[in-house]
Amino acid sequence: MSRIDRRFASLKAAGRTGLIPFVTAGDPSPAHAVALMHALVDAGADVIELGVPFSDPMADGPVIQHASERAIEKGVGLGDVLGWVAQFRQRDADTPVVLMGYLNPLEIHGYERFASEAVAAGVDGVDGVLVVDCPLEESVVLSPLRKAGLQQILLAAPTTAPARMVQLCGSAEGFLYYVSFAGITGAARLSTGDIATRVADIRAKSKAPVAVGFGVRDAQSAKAIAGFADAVVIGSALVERLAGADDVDDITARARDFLAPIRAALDAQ
Ligand SMILES: O=P(O)(O)OC[C@@H](O)[C@@H](O)c1c[nH]c2ccccc12
Repeated sequence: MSRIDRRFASLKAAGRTGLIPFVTAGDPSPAHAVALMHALVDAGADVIELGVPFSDPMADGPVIQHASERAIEKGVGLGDVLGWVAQFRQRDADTPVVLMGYLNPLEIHGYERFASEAVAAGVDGVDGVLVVDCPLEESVVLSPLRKAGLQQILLAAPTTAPARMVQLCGSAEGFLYYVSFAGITGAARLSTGDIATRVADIRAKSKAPVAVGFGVRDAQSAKAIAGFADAVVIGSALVERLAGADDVDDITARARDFLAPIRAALDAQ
């Protein structure tokens, strides 16, 4: 059983909804990237989604785009991100880490090299990858990653056609990420009724846990999703809250203050 599978199994056993915060690696401060990961866990994160900075993040809205730009300006690359996961693993062997990113940086780094470095990063290091621009048909390029034990997190959206949904549901591993609306990250447009229907459809087709993201910004929206999802993902609103902080106490406090009410709302389900 992978670390992601174990985490979702224990959430289920405890009747809890998972909280998956997304941060762009190296933002707001490369020096405190590892401290931020620990702060997310202390504030109740069940899985960490770590974005690999990329210059052309076409699925991302302005908030995450700018976070990526800031990290790139500070020289953050894939090698740094893997190093931070290795450091994180020295103190946290339980929290799954999923790297979110685009194919280009992986291709430049080399898939084989990435795969071996990702798992060498301490006790199994990275657990999964969510490669936004790598459809199932092309995911053969990721086979070195899969061979190294990394799970590929697949994305489904409201625009996913029924036949394709069946395919995605059959191939899902770790968890299936249901994107709540067709668009870019950070937009505030959440229609929970539609999402519930789609998630129920996915559940009928797949054994994988379902995480819902895009447009979740606060305790209220997280709670609305929690009624039918195994986990909620929160990105832009958190990235926005962290922006501009540069001392470690400020970063840690902002992460905690932002996530605490969300964690509490999920636990009050
Ligand atoms: O920012 P939002 O609306 O809270 O959505 C989560 C999201 O940030 C994170 O999961 C993510 C960041 N970039 C992505 C690109 C595609 C899919 C998902 C993502």
